[in-house]
Formats: sequence, structure tokens, C-alpha cells
Amino acid sequence: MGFVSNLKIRANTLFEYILINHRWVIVVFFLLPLSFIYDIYYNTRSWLIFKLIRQIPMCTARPGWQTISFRVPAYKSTFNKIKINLVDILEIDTRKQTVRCEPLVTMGQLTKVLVDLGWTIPIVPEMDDLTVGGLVMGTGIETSSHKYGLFQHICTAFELVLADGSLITCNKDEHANLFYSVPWSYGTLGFLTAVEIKIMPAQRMISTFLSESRKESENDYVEGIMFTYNAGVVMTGNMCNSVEEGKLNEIGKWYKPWFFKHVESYLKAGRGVEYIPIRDYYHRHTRSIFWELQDIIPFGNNLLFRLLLGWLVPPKVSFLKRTQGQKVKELYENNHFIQDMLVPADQLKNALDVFEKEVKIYPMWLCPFKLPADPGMLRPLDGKCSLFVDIGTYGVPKVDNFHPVETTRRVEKFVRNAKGFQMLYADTYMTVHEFREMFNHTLYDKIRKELQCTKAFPEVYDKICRKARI
Ligand SMILES: NC(=O)C1=CN([C@@H]2O[C@H](COP(=O)(O)OP(=O)(O)OC[C@H]3O[C@@H](n4cnc5c(N)ncnc54)[C@H](OP(=O)(O)O)[C@@H]3O)[C@@H](O)[C@H]2O)C=CC1
Ligand SMILES: CC(C)=CCC[C@@H](C)[C@H]1CC[C@H]2C3=C(CC[C@]12C)[C@@]1(C)CC[C@H](O)C[C@@H]1CC3
Repeated sequence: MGFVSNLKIRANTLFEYILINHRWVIVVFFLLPLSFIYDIYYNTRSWLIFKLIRQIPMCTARPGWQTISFRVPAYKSTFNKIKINLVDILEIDTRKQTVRCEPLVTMGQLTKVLVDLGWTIPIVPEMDDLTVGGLVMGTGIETSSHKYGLFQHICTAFELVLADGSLITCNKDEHANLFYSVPWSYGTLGFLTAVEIKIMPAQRMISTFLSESRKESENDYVEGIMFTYNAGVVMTGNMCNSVEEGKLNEIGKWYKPWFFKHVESYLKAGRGVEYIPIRDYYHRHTRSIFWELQDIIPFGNNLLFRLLLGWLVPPKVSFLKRTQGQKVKELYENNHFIQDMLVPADQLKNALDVFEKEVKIYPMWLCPFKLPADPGMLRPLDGKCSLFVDIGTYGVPKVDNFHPVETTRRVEKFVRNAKGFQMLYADTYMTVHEFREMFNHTLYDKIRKELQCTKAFPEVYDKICRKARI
């Protein structure tokens, strides 16, 4: 023991002696070769990564199962996944009437913060877990869209990291071409790091007038639900601050009937007026995932279930996706139809006929929206701002000849001919040629060339086509 510690002290002393008097020995024989190896390692690594990154396109690292799109993107396993864990609301400017937030801020999070402060955004797409980034890069729609357009039309600025690593802010005046190309680009022009969105004062109650007529210019919110080909309910709503005695309906409470079931009761009852708290209204279809939950929990709207377990509902869409397994996936693939088709209002009647013939799925969601004549992927052909309707069909087709691919392709063809658009979170079976016929690529192609996106990001089609999704 004494011998070992003696040796150590001597060795230490020798080391210290060399360090102090002949440091060059350590530097020349150890540190220089080590520095050389260190540099070689880092330079090679950097060169390799740079080469590889330039070869392999990028996408966000958000796992496919977490997204509110119908399927899991196949490219997530092969592309360079870039972490963009930006989840915060950055700034609320009540003077400018805008909110600036990061891309992973969800609708539920945004309405909670804003409504508590007496503000709201003009369009709150339904489903609490939808993110600002996804709604900008994809699209978002709600029952105030007849007045304000799609989610992109309430955004005033986007902040992006481009393919060359530079950070850019674009709006209607600065880098306008990029600003108009971002919506529907599905992350193929750059990574979104912040979005500025318009806000407006929120009154705390909203009255839902169930009536058969739509008065678009007078109403804050308009929505229709068809329960059969011939019967539906039209709902119009306005913000207000007071409640008529006995007409308050807190539809968001866990024990309340599912919203679409409640609406269905008006088919018998006729007209009516209700006062609904604003967040209950915004997220009215969340508890029943529109009407999808009835296929998963058939007794979900039963009073006893609502009283006992209603507070736990709904399960997260991402968890349903993550746990569905191959069999359930195939079941949905072959016996289920989930689509939102956006058609010009004057094509609504024809569209309802097509959906009745091809799938016969009810309830069916009707959501009018205004399409401004802005440049970008969505251009109304006559170049004027016009009214469109989103037809949302989610459920099991009740026709005998349903075929997931052929039926969807027939519906897509109708929508293309009607000069409408398909929402791309769902399955699309269009060829690239058909896709380019539906969506105007003029500006998109120009911007991709200008920003050298070709190697950095894939094309939208290659991210959203059926082949790219599992
Ligand atoms: N009421 C409504 O309007 C509803 C809309 N939807 C649809 O759901 C989707 C939104 O779902 P959500 O889960 O929020 O989004 P997703 O994670 O599904 O993202 C949608 C697309 O946006 C891209 N994206 C998201 N964040 C960024 C970012 N920071 N930078 C660059 N690209 C980004 C994604 O790119 P990447 O592939 O690289 O991750 C992806 O291509 C939209 O397509 C929307 O249309 C669904 C239900 C209701
Ligand atoms: C209001 C608009 C524009 C769209 C609403 C679309 C939603 C109804 C669908 C979007 C993603 C869909 C998924 C399912 C149900 C319908 C949506 C929420 C499932 C939960 C159905 C069950 C499967 O196992 C998983 C699905 C994930 C996506």
C-alpha cells in the first residue's frame, strides 16, 4: 500500500515537473496529434453530414402517429427529421390585434389563453389537438369560414427557416410570393418557426340559432349537418354577452349528449335558440370526434356512460392511431371513408348527389367558407372571391359498390371538374398530373426554384399521395 502511493506521488511529481518545465513534450507528443485527430474527425463528420443532408430531403421530426392526419407519413422513416419543438404562444398584441405563436401551439391551448383574456381568433378549426403549423402548411376550416376564409386567410405573417438555413419573415408586403405559397405547401418550402394570426374580441357567450335559412352576411358562424339525403339542420350563430333565461346550454360538459345527436333532435323539434359558452361551441365536435367515436364506443352517448366516464372522453386521435394495429387499419382502409371536399357553392347540390350515390354517409358536415382571390395553390378560376362549401364525410359507406380507391377517385374527379379542392390530411388517390390540375402550382414552382428547395424538401405531392402514407 505504502509502495503504491509512493510511486503515484513520484509519477505525479514527474508529470508536474514535465508540465511545468518541458510542457512541449506533452503538447508535441500528445496534444498536437490529438488535436489533429479531433479536427479530422469533426471535419469528416461535418463534410459527411453536409453531403448526406443535401442528398436526403427534410421533414419535421413530429412522429407520424401524433398528427391529426388520417395516416402515418411513410417518409418520416427515411427523411432527415428536424426537431422543431416550438410549443409556445409568444406574444399577444391587442393594439395590432394579433397573436404570434410557435407552430406546435394547439387550438385548445390557443383558445384557452385567448378567451380567458377576452380575445379569440376568427377561425378556430375543430379538434383541440390541431396545431398552428399543421393548419398553416395544410389547411384549416370552421363555421366562421364563410366570413373569414380558410385558416391561411387569418394569418398575417409567417416566419420560416429556408433550405439554405436563413430565417425569413414574410407577409403580404414583404416576400409576398413566399407568403402566398406557404399554405398547402405541407412543409416543402421551409420550416415554420412562428406565425402571426389576427385576433378579435371574444364575447363570452355564443347563441346558436337553429334555422333553415343561412344569412351569411349577418352571422358569425354558419354550419349545416345533413342527417339523410333529404333532411338536415342549419345552424347560425352570433356572439353575444347575455343569456336569455333558461336558454343556456353548456354542451361541452361531460354529461351532455354528443353535439351532433343534440342537433339531430332539432329535426323533430324544429327551430330553436340556444346560448352556448364560446369554448363549448368552438370544441363542440371534439368530444365525439365529429361522429367517428360512435364506431369505436357504440354506447358512448348513453347517459350512464356519459355520467360515469364522459369526463375522460375523447381518446386522443394520436393514441387511437398509435394503437390501431394492422387489422384495424385494414378495416378502416376497406370500410371507411374520411374526406373533406371543398366545392364552389353553386356545385353543392351536384356534390350532394355524388356523395349520396358514391358513399351515402350521414351525418355529413357542411361548412361554408369564403375563398379570397389570393395568389397561391387555391385560385378560384374566374379570379374573384367566391363562396365555397366544405363537405365533410366521415364514416362507414352505406352503398353496396364501395371501393376505397375507385370510389375516392370518382369523387376526386367530380371535385376536380367542379373546380374544387380536396383537403390533403385524408387519402388522395390522384395522380401527380391530376393533383396539378386541381391545385395551381405556378407560384409554388417558381418559389421552390428561387429558394432552391428541390434537394432540401420533396414536392407536396410526394408527401401527401397515398404511396407516401402508411
Ligand atoms: N377543422 C379542420 O380544419 C381540420 C383540419 N385537419 C387537417 O389536419 C392537418 C393538421 O394536423 P396537425 O396534426 O396539426 O399537423 P401535421 O403534423 O399533420 O402537419 C401537417 C403538415 O404541415 C407540415 N408542418 C407542420 N408544422 C410544420 C413546421 N413547423 N414547419 C414546416 N412544416 C410543418 C407537416 O410537415 P412534415 O410532414 O414535415 O411533418 C405536414 O406536412 C391539416 O392537414 C388539416 O388540414 C384535420 C381535422 C380538422
Ligand atoms: C373538420 C375537418 C375539416 C376535418 C375533420 C377530420 C376528422 C374527423 C378526421 C381527421 C383524422 C381522422 C382520424 C380518425 C377519425 C376521423 C379524423 C379525426 C381516426 C381516429 C379513426 C380511428 C382510426 O383508428 C384512427 C383515425 C385517425 C385519424
